[in-house]
Amino acid sequence: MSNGVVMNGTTDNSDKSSTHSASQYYLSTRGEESGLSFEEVVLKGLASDGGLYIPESIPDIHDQLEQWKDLPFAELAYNVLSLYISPSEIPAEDLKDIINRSYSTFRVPEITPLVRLQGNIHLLELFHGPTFAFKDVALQFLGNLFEYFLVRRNEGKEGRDRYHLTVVGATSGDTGSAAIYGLRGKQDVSVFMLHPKGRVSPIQELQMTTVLDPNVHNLAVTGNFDNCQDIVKALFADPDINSTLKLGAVNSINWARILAQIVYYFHSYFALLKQNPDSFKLGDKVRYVVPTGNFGDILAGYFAKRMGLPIEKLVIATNENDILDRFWKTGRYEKKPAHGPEAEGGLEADGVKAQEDGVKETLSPAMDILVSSNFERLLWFLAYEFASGAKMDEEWNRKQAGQEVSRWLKDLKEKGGFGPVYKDVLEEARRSFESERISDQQTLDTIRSLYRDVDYILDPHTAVGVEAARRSVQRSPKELPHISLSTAHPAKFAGAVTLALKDEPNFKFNEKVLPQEFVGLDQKEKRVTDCANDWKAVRELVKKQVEEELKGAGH
Ligand SMILES: Cc1ncc(COP(=O)(O)O)c(C=O)c1O
Ligand SMILES: N[C@@H](CCOP(=O)(O)O)C(=O)O
Repeated sequence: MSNGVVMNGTTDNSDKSSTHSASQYYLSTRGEESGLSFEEVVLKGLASDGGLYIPESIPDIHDQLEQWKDLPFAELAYNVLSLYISPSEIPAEDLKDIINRSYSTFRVPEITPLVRLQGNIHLLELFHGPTFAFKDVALQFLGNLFEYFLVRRNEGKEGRDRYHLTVVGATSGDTGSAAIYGLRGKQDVSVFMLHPKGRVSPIQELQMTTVLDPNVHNLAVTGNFDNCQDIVKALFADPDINSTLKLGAVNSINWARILAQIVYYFHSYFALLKQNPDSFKLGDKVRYVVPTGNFGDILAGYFAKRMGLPIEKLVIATNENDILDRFWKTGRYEKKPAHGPEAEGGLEADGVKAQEDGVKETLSPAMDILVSSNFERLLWFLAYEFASGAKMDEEWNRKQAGQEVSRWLKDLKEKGGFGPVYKDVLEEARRSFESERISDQQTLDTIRSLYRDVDYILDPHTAVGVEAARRSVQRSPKELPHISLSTAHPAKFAGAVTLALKDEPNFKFNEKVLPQEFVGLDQKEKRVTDCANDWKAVRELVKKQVEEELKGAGH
């Protein structure tokens, strides 16, 4: 197999430098682009055909597990990342420096520590970065990466000749603050973060809107997260803004986001090994459970699995916005559920409000997403595997995969869904993944029971994962360890945590949960611009603002 899994060797990309291996070139999931370098895909973010970039092959690291197992986080990160970034693009010493700087802002030396939660369930704590969510792991790296490319491109250049990056991103709360933290004050970058007005938590909103650096702009959009994501994609697809501004992506449509997230799957596997020397050996399988919205975090796990990390299965944990769960159960990917929340006992039963647009407001708002953008990357691999069954050549397989993905995505856009997909495609998806859907009531119950049983306070997204892990443990062999990803600090979601624990004796949010860093945030000055759910209006706003910034910088 080629793109499915593989090889450390070089490809026949004869027009490019032979210092690149196959996994260091990139293609678009819609089939119109291939042979791109890492720098090209990081700066472009989204492919011109609307697709997402993936590496042309996945390196096989089975032989390297033994050598990697004792490495500290930053060194492990270098080993993983350098498989996908040619040293002719970023020399080894520079890449190490970018990585070290990116993780120097984390509050714990392990960067992403693993703790045993209960029984065979371990929690991978991903919230020890500057903005207290898993997004920091990739976005502190991406911020430094952008800076590295811009400094290099702008050497000796002045005024309008300088490459000025206009980052536009959509956030349901966490990507926004992590991206803003990673890019605030950086030269030659303007940042525009779109969030759904009133649908992010108060702390998340404050984390974003109290950053007053002149290059940071928060836009509160009347609508939901999908509307924000659609506006971002419309801007990328627009030739007008593309010719005047160079757009950059911080969402997980940007390949660098997925890449950086692969590292903690390896790191946590090795941590499990060290913590359980008697019961867990190198090569033993583990199950990962991932609270899922845009499918970026779990897709990084899929890459780790295909590279050779012994992952038995990846469990998708969704909230009541369950398009992914429905796909794994039915083979249909449809925005509109076949059944409404009423079917489960009524809207008020668990406090979920169904919106006219189909997205429900839940207690885990960062996952209130209807269309998971990274699912397209998985679809490409599923279509590729299916095409490979015809035993044609590599070029044919890739062409078929690109065409199939384009067809599915066209139906999603025009008809609101696609499927059922072929039986073999669904079976392939089920070989690597299982899925669970967790209601708000179950989320609250999980937060409460973990607090009572082991005195651990989960954020609501992590609770969705932990409840899915508990279900998975019930149907798995006793000895199979589960690593459940803890994606945010509970203090970011005070409302849900307080709702779950308010009647518990001795529970005081400010004493038990609130970190010093959040104290006084609400007293700070804020800057945010309201805007309509209208991509053309956003386009004009972005153009005007960037022009002012360039003039202000004397360009
Ligand atoms: C706290 C939290 N948990 C889980 C998720 C879901 O991750 P993904 O979108 O990568 O599936 C998000 C947002 O993306 C998040 O902010
Ligand atoms: N939950 C996310 C939504 C954006 O997802 P991304 O991973 O594609 O950036 C958020 O917190 O903003």
